[in-house]
Amino acid sequence: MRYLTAGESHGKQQTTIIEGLPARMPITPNDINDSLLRRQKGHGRGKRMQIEKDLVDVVGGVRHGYTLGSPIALVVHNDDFKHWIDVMGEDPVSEDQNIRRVVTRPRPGHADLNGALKYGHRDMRNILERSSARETTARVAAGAVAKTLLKHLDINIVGYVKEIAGIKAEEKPELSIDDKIRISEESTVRCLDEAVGQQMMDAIDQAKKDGDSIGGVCEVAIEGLPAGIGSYVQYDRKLDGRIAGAVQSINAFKGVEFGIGFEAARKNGSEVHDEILWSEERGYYRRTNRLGGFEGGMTTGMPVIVKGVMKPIPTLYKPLQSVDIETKEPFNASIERSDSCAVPAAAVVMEHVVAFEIAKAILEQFPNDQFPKLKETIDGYREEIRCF
Ligand SMILES: Cc1cc2nc3c(=O)[nH]c(=O)nc-3n(C[C@H](O)[C@H](O)[C@H](O)COP(=O)(O)O)c2cc1C
Ligand SMILES: C=C(O[C@@H]1CC(C(=O)O)=C[C@@H](OP(=O)(O)O)[C@H]1O)C(=O)O
Repeated sequence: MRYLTAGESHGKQQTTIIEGLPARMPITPNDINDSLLRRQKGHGRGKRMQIEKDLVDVVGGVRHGYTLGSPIALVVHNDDFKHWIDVMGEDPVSEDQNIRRVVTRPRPGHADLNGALKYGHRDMRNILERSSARETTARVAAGAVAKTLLKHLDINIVGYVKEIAGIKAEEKPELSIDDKIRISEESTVRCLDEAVGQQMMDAIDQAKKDGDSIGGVCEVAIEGLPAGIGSYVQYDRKLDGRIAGAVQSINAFKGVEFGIGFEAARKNGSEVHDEILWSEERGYYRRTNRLGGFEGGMTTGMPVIVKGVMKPIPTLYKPLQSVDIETKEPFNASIERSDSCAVPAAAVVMEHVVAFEIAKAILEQFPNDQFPKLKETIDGYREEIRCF
């Protein structure tokens, strides 16, 4: 299974095409819309999110509530496009008409300058339109389809916020995955601890007042995955590696950890590795889950726990110095609108990009053109490894 996205931030629409999904899998637009609406919400977002109301138009690959086995095509319209028709239209415009709107002032931390140097665009709007995290709408749409497949296979996945600007939420081992899913849906800051979440929201409000931005850490948990998904036999079949790549590819993400992650460097082996136990009911399982559900690029059958680090948003009301590419003069940028913190929204994006990688690995390992047969195969595999 693979997907591609297309679309500019202030253009007509975001488009997603997914190929490789089996036929006869139940799916409705609501499965996708729930995810899209969750991505839009989250404390710290700017005025753009008040304009957009992301709803999917399923334009291919689904009929009467079931996948057909053909490519799935999804469209989400940009409601903001109506304010940008003269800037984003596809008809050629003269230099005179365009000159007032040309973007020549790159923002430190965004794709503007490197993209201009690479593609030779002297109007950096040609860069920022596509490098904008508006594109994560299309990725979440793809991930929502993958999540639907996982849900039908009894695999649950949820993303939430662990840390914002150094304010950390402690582990909550008493929460079930269903509790986490409910809290992640209801909380506007997506923190599993309400009191810590309030502190995070205060920090976001303060950053906004200061004209600054803040980052944080998102975590994704997956339960219900059988052991042995992924492979050790080639570097590009290691599922933890693929997940890490997908998380790192989210706009503004700067690092990925599984389980105790970087902490492993400071511990002895006896404090890191997860001892193996066996019971009739569970088959093989682990006393602990410090490695976050992966050994040798394959799942261990324990919950997968992955964290992603998001840097603070680069567009700042408090300007940073940069250089105008036309005049070569320094300037201090002033901006019209931006998110001050998108970590709660990014937790939803992360959940969906991870869901896609997992669904893709499952379909690679158990290829099947028909969803009901895939489900039977997975159930059989679960029983096989329980009795192994
Ligand atoms: C959900 C989400 C919302 C974002 N909102 C903004 C924003 O309002 N302004 C901004 O400058 N960057 C925003 N970003 C981050 C930029 O898109 C990102 O920093 C940029 O594409 C450069 O990529 P890099 O940071 O990965 O190097 C957002 C990222 C995400 C995931
Ligand atoms: C539009 C979305 O996020 C945008 C991501 C983004 C950026 O530079 O990455 C900049 C902002 O857009 P604008 O410049 O139009 O205010 C965010 O709102 C979205 O998440 O749907």
